[in-house]
Amino acid sequence: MDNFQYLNGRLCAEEVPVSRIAEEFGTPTYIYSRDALERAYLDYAQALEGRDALVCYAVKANSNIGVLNVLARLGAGFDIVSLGELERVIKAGGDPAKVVFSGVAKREDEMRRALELGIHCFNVESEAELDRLNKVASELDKVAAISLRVNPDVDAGTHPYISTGLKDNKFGVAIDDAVRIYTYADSLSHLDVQGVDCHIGSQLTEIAPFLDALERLLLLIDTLAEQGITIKHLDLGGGLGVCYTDEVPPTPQEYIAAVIDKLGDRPLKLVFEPGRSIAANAGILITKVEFLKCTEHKNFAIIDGAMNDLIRPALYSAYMEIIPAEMRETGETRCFDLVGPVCESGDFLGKDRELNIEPGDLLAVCSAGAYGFGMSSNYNTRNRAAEVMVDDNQVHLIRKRETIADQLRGETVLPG
Ligand SMILES: Cc1ncc(COP(=O)(O)O)c(C=O)c1O
Ligand SMILES: N[C@@H](CCCC[NH3+])C(=O)O
Repeated sequence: MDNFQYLNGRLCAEEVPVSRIAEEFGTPTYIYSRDALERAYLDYAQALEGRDALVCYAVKANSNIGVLNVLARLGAGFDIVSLGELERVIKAGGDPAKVVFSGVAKREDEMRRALELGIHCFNVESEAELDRLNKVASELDKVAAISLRVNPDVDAGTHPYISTGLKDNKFGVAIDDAVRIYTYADSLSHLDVQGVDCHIGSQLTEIAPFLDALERLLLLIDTLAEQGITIKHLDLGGGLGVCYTDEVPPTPQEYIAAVIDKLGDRPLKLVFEPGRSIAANAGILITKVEFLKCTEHKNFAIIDGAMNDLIRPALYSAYMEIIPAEMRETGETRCFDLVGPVCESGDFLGKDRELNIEPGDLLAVCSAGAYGFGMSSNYNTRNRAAEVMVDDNQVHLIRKRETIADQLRGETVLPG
């Protein structure tokens, strides 16, 4: 969170006090730092300099076109999982030739558009998907570059909801079936087998599971070579964790160095799909304290941000650091649960937090740049938050706060 620091007791996004942003744009609001996004992307790009490689930012982590555009300008590729994400990438000026398409249920129209735009590769997740893609490609008289998402059956050691590399996950094909399925893919006229892909989970804080997966994939690549199937690229997915509390995940440089070390002199193009490690610490969510509700049992700070704005605490019991936008010099520190206006007991952004706060104060939820706005909803018919990007001392609104009219657009009552 280097780009969100206190200056004279006021929390700033780059050079701008967040209280000024709240005044202008209201709350809750997501604030992103352009510099933080750029530096996080460049950590990957620079560690791969001199190699044939592609860093495909995982759009799902934060899909605002302002965010995508910052990365596209640096030459980033993109990992997408839907037609909507593809259209966002194009609108943001991304290069379709640097797009990889993941996801277990790609529709025909999604495949068609991706083929027409000439994306880099489809990460295919099942045999049935191979057939569908082959059919769509043949109808367009095109050949689709593919890799198979292989499930290496390693334990990523992360939250079960965000662990994806075990046998019983819905993603990818089991590594034991991979040779057979690759052989089948190779026999299909409108597919071109290019790569091997895996993604074992998110918020990994150790290198070991990545290397375990890599080892299994390299064995697979060797077996495929013996069968006459040459793999040109290796996509290791995303998954590198960030520090939310006291985790010390490997840096992208450390991670990539370990991967390159294991690869030795194999002539494989490397593809990565980082999401969280690029966007999480490039963003905060600011929210205002509406009321304090203190009893002898419990103190609640009722804030205007809620689970519909940021669902990670409610969904994964994720801990997100929450800090005041301005330090108070007087008053007392008390222990609060920070709860939103949504009618659910699970509507909290933080529990048992020691804070010196009063109604009207602003709070910042840290490391909220990834899986924050993108997972937000209109539950309780709440308008989704505004999003702004700070660039040195400039503040750009990159998504207007939603209005009730926006929400009601498209709805209608029965006739008569
Ligand atoms: C296929 C795929 N690639 C990349 C990512 C991005 O992961 P992360 O945000 O953990 O880097 C995900 C999400 O976990 C994913 O499912
Ligand atoms: N949305 C999750 C991560 C899942 C990643 C999607 N493959 C989170 O907030 O931690």
